[in-house]
Amino acid sequence: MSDILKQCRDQIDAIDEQLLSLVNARAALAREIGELKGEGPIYRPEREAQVLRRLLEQNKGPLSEEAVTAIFRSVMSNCRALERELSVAYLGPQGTFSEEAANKQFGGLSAPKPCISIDEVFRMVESGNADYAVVPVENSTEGAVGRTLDLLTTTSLHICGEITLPIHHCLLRQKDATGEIRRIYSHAQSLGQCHEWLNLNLGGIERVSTGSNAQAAELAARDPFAVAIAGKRAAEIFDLSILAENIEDDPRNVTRFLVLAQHDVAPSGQDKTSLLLATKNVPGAVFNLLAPLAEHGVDMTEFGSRPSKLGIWEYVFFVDIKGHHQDPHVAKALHELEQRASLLKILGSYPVAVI
Ligand SMILES: C=C(O[C@@H]1C=C(C(=O)O)C=C[C@H]1O)C(=O)O
Repeated sequence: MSDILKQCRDQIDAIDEQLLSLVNARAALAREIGELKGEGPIYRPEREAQVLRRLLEQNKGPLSEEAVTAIFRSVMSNCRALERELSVAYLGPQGTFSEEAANKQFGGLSAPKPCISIDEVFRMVESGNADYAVVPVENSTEGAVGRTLDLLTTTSLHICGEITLPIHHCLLRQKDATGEIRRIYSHAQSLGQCHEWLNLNLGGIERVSTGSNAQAAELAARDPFAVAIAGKRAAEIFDLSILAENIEDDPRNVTRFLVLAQHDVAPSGQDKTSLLLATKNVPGAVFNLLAPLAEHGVDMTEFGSRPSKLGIWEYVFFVDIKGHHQDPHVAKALHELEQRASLLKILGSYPVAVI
């Protein structure tokens, strides 16, 4: 070994010793905080967002922002686990993008609860069988996830976080299969996100929609005439070969997920609030309904509608605004909005996703 290599490794060993005692000192403090919190929630998304934002401001590299957040999310996850283990429900099985999103947000999952449907994910937390739920809410190519929006209208859960996850799809197949391809399995959302690529490369082959991408990979692993569209992680889990990578039509393809819990979240300084609104079906109603937002300088970041299911051509509106419902200008705007709306439900205020 060259002298320089040895010197560098000796320095790394010395730094590792310092890191070890520092992370243990941090963990001891987190455990103490856990005792101070008593019966309150262990997981504080607003505090974790503040920790990450502060570190990103100070980061001088060479580690990237993604690397720094991944490292510190894992550190916080391990500190949190000393307070109490948290269970997280998401759309399974193993290998889904929901699992990846949950992993990203919580810095690893100590008690994962994969569920067979989005309905089941909500139910797990509503019934107290899991602490948190992670559900997809919209994709940049395919738009809203209708089932999640419908369940948000009736749930008692609060949105306590958002996660943005870049989505890259692969075409997967059994490792030794060579014959013709007769079927393409994937979740309907993913088939939509790869629509153009499929028309161009596998046009005319039957597309079969499945409950999740991971389920598609599992089916393809048993069927020599099938391929699946899923992520790289599913290829590893089901031992499939990757025939093509990044087959999504838009390379910026990203899915936004929500974190749901039975508790509310305090302001982090950079928050979003999601609202469910309804109004009478008369000319100018939506314009009038939203006027208090403009009057109090509240930015609207998202506006979507969904059939209300109470009458034909009746809609409810999903609106995201900047700020926390406790911020004074937001509180004023919401108070006025409530006077005008036939329905106002604050779905939750939560920290804006940290990369
Ligand atoms: C230590 C705490 O508990 C948890 C762990 C955190 C951390 O490791 O920094 C931050 C917030 C909480 O999710 C705390 O509330 O400060």
